[in-house]
Amino acid sequence: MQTLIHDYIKAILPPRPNDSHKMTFGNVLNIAGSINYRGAAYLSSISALRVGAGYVTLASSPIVCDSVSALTPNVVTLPLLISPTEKDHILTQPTDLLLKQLPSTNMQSMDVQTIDAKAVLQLRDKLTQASVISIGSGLSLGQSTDQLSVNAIHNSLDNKNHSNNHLNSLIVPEGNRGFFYALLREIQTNTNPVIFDADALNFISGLSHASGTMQTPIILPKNSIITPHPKELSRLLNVDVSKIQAQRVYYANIAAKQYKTVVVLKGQHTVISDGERVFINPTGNSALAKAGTGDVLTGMIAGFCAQGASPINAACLGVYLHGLAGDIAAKDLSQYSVLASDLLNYIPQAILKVLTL
Ligand SMILES: NC(=O)C1=CN([C@@H]2O[C@H](COP(=O)(O)OP(=O)(O)OC[C@H]3O[C@@H](n4cnc5c(N)ncnc54)[C@H](O)[C@@H]3O)[C@@H](O)[C@H]2O)[C@@H](O)CC1
Ligand SMILES: Nc1ncnc2c1ncn2[C@@H]1O[C@H](COP(=O)(O)OP(=O)(O)O)[C@@H](O)[C@H]1O
Repeated sequence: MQTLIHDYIKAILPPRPNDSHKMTFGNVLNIAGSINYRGAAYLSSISALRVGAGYVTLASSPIVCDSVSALTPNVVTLPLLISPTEKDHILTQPTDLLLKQLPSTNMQSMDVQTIDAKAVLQLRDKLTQASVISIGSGLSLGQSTDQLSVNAIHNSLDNKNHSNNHLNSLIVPEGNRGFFYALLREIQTNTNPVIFDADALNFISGLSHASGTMQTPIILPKNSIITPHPKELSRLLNVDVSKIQAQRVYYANIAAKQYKTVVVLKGQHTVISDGERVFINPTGNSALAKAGTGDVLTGMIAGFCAQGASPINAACLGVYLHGLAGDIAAKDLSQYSVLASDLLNYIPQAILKVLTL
């Protein structure tokens, strides 16, 4: 077990050769955001650029892509195919008509701009060409309770040869879940790094439980990273949060071995494990306990992967510098007042601090 230190982080920072162009520093495919979580798509995309990625493409529903484009000119967007639903139709009606319908309309279930499972076909080339894929920040997966047979998704895709047959018999709810399931199948044999965050992790937990295969969980792509907070790890391992918090290193290791992945168990003193090596992060403070900071972290890890860092090194770089950015930001703004979006502006100072010490 090793505590991360400045010198180590400096040593593993990816080089920045002069003889370079944007693709030298990799392209991130960020599949993130949904109608209520557009901020997550923004934060996870910009943070990847802030740590040095050459190119970031945000793939999401058209409304998320439009919102992010309105906020920044720096992110390339790829609007994905959406499933037309009656609920979408409701929202496009004139307000007075909508109000008349409200008594019979469940606002909670308004599932607008759900990404269609066939959007995976739109992404197929990009999924193999990207230097790194990040999936899940704000990609809401729990909006619909409709049921959809996985075979229906399977049949709607063309006849790519898929492994992992036990996934075929599962029933998964519709909504972005259908899209995510199709995506997971598509990337199973990928060798470029894939980072799973937030709702992607909750979906993977659901699959593991549904298939009754907690001992032989679903197969993640070879070079994957998962970034659970304690509650998300609790769902993945089916272990109480209190137990996880009492033995953070132990459970991060268990998850790394079980899912054959690099695990970033977030929280004070984030634990990073690949099942053999374990790193503990000393940076960060309560300023980071604010909505959206996890999305910033995912983007930072993706940005370092894009520049060629190994998954474990990218995780160490992202976690350490994310915490350091929070420490510097708190000195200027107080631990009370730092916003996730402020953190983006303190990443440069964190990198400079590591470079100059
Ligand atoms: N601006 C945005 O668009 C934001 C989008 N976000 C996205 O929102 C989605 C859902 O995030 P939510 O925050 O609603 O759901 P979470 O899964 O983060 O939280 C759900 C439950 O987990 C518990 N929990 C969270 N962190 C914990 C910890 N460290 N220890 C113990 N229990 C913990 C919470 O108390 C809550 O009961 C994610 O996809 C995320 O990426 C959030 O990051 C917030 C900001
Ligand atoms: N008290 C704390 N000290 C240090 N880091 C913290 C603290 N609270 C939260 N963090 C960090 O902030 C981030 C929160 O991520 P997450 O829980 O996914 O939030 P969100 O989903 O709102 O973005 C993680 O990187 C976590 O390690």
